[in-house]
Amino acid sequence: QIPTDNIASAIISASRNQAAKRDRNRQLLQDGTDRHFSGRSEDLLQRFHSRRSKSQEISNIANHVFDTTQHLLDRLLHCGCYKLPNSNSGSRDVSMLMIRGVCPLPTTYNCDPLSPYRTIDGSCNNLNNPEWGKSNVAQRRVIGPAYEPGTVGGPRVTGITGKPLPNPRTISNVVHINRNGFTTNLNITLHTFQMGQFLDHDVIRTPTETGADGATISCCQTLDRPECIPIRVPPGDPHFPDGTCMSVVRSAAANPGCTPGFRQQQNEITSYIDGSNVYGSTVDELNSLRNGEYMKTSLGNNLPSNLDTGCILNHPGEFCHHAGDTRVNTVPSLTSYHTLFLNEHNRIVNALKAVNPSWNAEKLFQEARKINIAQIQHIVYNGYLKSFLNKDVMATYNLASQRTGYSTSYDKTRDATISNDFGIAYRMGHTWIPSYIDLYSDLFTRQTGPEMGPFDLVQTYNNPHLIFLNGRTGSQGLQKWLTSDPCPSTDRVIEDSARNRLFEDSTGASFDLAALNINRGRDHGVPPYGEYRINCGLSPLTSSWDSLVDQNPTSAKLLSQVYDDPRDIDLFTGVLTEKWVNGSQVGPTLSCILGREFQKLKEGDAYWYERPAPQGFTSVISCTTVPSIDFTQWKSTTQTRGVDDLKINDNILDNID
Ligand code: HEM
Ligand SMILES: [Ca+2]
Repeated sequence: QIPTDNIASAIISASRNQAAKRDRNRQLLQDGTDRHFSGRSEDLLQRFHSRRSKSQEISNIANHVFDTTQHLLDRLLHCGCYKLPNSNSGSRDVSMLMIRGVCPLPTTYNCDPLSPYRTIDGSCNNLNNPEWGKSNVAQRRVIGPAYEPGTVGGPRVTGITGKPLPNPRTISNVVHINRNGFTTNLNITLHTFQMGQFLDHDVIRTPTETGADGATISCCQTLDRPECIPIRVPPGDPHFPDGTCMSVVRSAAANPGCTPGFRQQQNEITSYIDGSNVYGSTVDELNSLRNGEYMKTSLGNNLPSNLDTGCILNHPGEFCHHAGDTRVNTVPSLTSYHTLFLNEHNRIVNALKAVNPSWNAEKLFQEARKINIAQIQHIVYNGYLKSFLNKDVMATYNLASQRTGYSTSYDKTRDATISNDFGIAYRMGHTWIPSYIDLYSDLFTRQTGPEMGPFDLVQTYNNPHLIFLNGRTGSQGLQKWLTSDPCPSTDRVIEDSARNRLFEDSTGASFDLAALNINRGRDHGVPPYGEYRINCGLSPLTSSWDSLVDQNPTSAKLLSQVYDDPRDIDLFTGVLTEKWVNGSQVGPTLSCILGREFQKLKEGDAYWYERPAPQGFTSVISCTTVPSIDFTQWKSTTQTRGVDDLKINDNILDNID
């Protein structure tokens, strides 16, 4: 038991620190170090992560608790009288003191157990634990965090042998660089890429810290700022000039129990696959998007406008789009996916209206939303996941949809709250990001002429121009492109469009997405790759490079060039260097991490579309599964479509044994 006066003085010291931090942030905004959005690449990254003031509120409270914990740790750890609990469910005594001084009272929920419709914020899906899977709660952890030893939330900087961990950009330059030209995977279309990101934006959005008055925090000018985790570019970089630095802000903190414990991160959106990227994750968001039974549109059945999103507008009459997820403008092909499911909602409303003329707007809206979400879930589990997971993985984790009848797999003990490790590992989809983007004709062919593409993907980040082309039918052209062209192969390579030029601005400043992923894993205290191998029942890594049994020799060699010890390999880099499991396009650790997360998102969802209640769809009598693709035919048609700038290559790099 920690002495009460120790706790009280720790809380007071932490309050002083927090107040000083707020004052300093105000000062940094005034002196121009931190700045409001002006289209710089660092502004775009900050906007990508967060727009909600609620997240900063949660983070301020959590930071206060962590600061208090760090004081206690510094004072008491050396005497052995206090050990940090592995999860944030520490001693109630401490928690009560915290609540008095710092933490808000817990929210109470009045759940309606008979409601046939999901709540918008995901609460009350699990009646015993109404906050599971809800928006604005902490992410879960499969394995306890791995922060720098002796800290409650300091990013790992020291490797297992005591030497500093390699710089994320160095790892990216050695392991994730494209040395072999653009290789595509003839087995899957670009829909896997775009559905993958769209799905990601339904289940996780981790906010970052914001400066005073929501300003972008500048992380390269000031040293040792607690909100910062910059990536300093090593000398002699192939793309970034010497002395440059990527300004990366830490993810906003969370502390679910408001008790001493390690730093956690938040999820701003609902974890459930519930179309929150279409409908929003708060009632206010929904209200801004909905018009009676319909979802609001703009001219040409496009998404409504959002004057506050902060994207790049170079043409008169164009605007950024507004949708249930704030990242909608990241790339136009993602925007087109949002547009697709928005129009699907409105199409279903019209169809329901025709057969149920007595239904009011609320009933029409909710029923259409329910059907739209069911379709999204069906596409994910009956099509999307099958495009890269093999039959065994689909079976092991009970992922495939039923052929007939209802599913009985709901398990109320499964917490569908998104996991922190999944948020890092599922970035494997960044391997699918192409280097170009295009609008295809109604015949699914490349079009020629002015403003006809292919376009450099980099020019389209956060820029909605393509949506407005051809009389505002850009979304349709993009969908036809996604249907026609092959996806970059699932491997360790991240195209330069994202690895060198992510969110490039007019000054040429940009980010490296692979380095960001590695850096973010350390920011979140996500343990290294080897820990997940053990957790997944795979062979452990040792100090010997021979223990890398799931990497082929080329990948193992590259890893050994940057890491001092295999046990230091970061999760993102580890999973993307694995050889594919037979019949799938991911390795064993990724199969395990993705398999169990998608199982949780299915079996932990009371409103899962195949369940008889509470929403009650009619039982399936017989369902046609997705037919397999005739690759021979598809390959030849692709090649006659003039995709001549692609190097079609089905001997996919190193992930094949
Ligand atoms: C052009 C396409 C894409 C762009 C520009 C993009 C960009 C980004 C950026 C900037 C981040 C945050 C990086 C950081 O600061 O930590 C991120 C996170 C993430 N991305 Fe992507 N991404 C794309 C496609 C995808 C795809 C295809 C997938 C999956 C199939 C994916 C999955 C994720 C996940 C899971 C996260 C973490 C989300 C969170 O925790 O908030 N992304 N992406
Ligand atoms: Ca969701």
